[in-house]
Amino acid sequence: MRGVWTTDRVRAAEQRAFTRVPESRLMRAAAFAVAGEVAALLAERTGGVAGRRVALLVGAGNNGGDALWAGAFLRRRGVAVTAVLLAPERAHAEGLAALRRAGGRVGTELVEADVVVDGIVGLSARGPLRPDAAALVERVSAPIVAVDLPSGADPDTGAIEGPAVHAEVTVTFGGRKPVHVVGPGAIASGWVRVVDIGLGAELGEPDAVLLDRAEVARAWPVPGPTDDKYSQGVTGVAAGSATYPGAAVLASGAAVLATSGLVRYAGTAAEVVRTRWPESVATGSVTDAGRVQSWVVGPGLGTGKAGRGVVAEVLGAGVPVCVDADAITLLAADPALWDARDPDTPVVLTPHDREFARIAGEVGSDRIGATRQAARTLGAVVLLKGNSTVVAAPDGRVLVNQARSAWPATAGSGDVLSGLIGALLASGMDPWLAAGCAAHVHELAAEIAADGAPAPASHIVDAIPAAIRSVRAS
Ligand SMILES: NC(=O)C1=CN([C@@H]2O[C@H](COP(=O)(O)OP(=O)(O)OC[C@H]3O[C@@H](n4cnc5c(N)ncnc54)[C@H](O)[C@@H]3O)[C@@H](O)[C@H]2O)[C@@H](O)CC1
Ligand SMILES: [K+]
Repeated sequence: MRGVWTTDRVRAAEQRAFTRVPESRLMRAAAFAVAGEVAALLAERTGGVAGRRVALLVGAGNNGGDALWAGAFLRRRGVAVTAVLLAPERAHAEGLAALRRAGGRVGTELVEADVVVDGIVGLSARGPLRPDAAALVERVSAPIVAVDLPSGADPDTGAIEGPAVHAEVTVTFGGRKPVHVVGPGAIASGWVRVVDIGLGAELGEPDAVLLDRAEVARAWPVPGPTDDKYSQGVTGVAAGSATYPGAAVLASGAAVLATSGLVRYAGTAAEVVRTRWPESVATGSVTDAGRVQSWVVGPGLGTGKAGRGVVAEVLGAGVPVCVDADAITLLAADPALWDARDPDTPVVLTPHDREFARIAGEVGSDRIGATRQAARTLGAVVLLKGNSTVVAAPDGRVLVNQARSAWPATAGSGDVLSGLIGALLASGMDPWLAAGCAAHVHELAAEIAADGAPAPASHIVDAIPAAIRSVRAS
């Protein structure tokens, strides 16, 4: 798992590192990596490095110092470097001297460049870019390499509440920060390159993790020689209604394709589900469904009395439950329903922002913090949907699944996700990991289904086997 660390943790690691390595050496290591990335981008975009032009946007702190040193290194490769100082009297003195010694130019006006380096602000950034920096950034048309993070994005939340840099590449040090993986900041970061400048060993346990494809592959249940249709777990799907039979088909289909365990559907869309997924066992009610090892409840269920009864029944079944869509709305409107559940029943809630607001208050700008808090308060795994999906467990663990595309954002897509989660829960997987693995495969299936053109949720279901195959081949 790749880690994500908040700025407090990075600062503490820096302090520990300084006892071994002088700060100036760390800065030069950071700057050297930035210079390498700028050179690579120059070569890619212009076919060469020597003789190309680079502008450095330099703020008042060490982030600007990194940019200035990077400029000095680029000079050695024959690049024409101009530093644009936002606060000339406070620019990093050593970095400025190094750039000047190397033959770099220094000014306060933006110049024509093939690549621009954003050293305006780094870990100490608070709030959006100030007007002078914003005016400068607005005039940049060349691709930008951001030092540590795209200036204007909040390092700890990825929130962007005003003008900000939108980088092609971000070079960050030691480990990812929240800005690189969640919120608009993750998009503004562009391609994120992590370089270990000697901080890695000092960082300790991460605040959040990103699941690697290989980890998803290891966790995903596939049948072994002694397995049968029951040993992978039986998933119960309580979804759909006369108005929304499609949700039942999508959630059941996802569960059917996710593992080789059995799927039992319970609800008013039994006929439709049976026709589309003949391998499932479809009945009219949860009571008639028989034994299952997990329930998926909510998609297309409706928020009326019948739906409420279904939610109450599955929450009392003593097996893990994935609670989605209408079931979240029902729980939010009727806390007694939630309070009545057996607190030992593992629950995965899968809200989008509006559903989250109903059950746990407004998400706000700190998506990781809000999800972690909701998981603690509710005593359930909470999966907050978004371009980056955040999954928090009641014990404080957080994982982030970063989407590489926006293709999953289509009607019925959430129904598919809940079916995947349900199937993994039935297999006995840890609910937090189950939600994370399901999010990963869901997103990949959406990408495969789309293949460059919008794809409906039923095609996402159809692409689940290809997504699992691709994950397992990694
Ligand atoms: N401390 C270390 O060990 C290392 C730090 N490094 C660099 O140092 C950076 C952190 O440096 P600093 O703590 O000096 O702080 P920054 O460079 O992040 O910010 C410094 C100054 O920027 C200004 N500022 C804050 N918010 C702003 C905004 N919204 N718009 C415009 N200006 C704003 C403030 O005047 C602040 O003092 C890291 O991001 C990284 O790039 C690297 O050199 C690696 C080593
Ligand atoms: K920056």
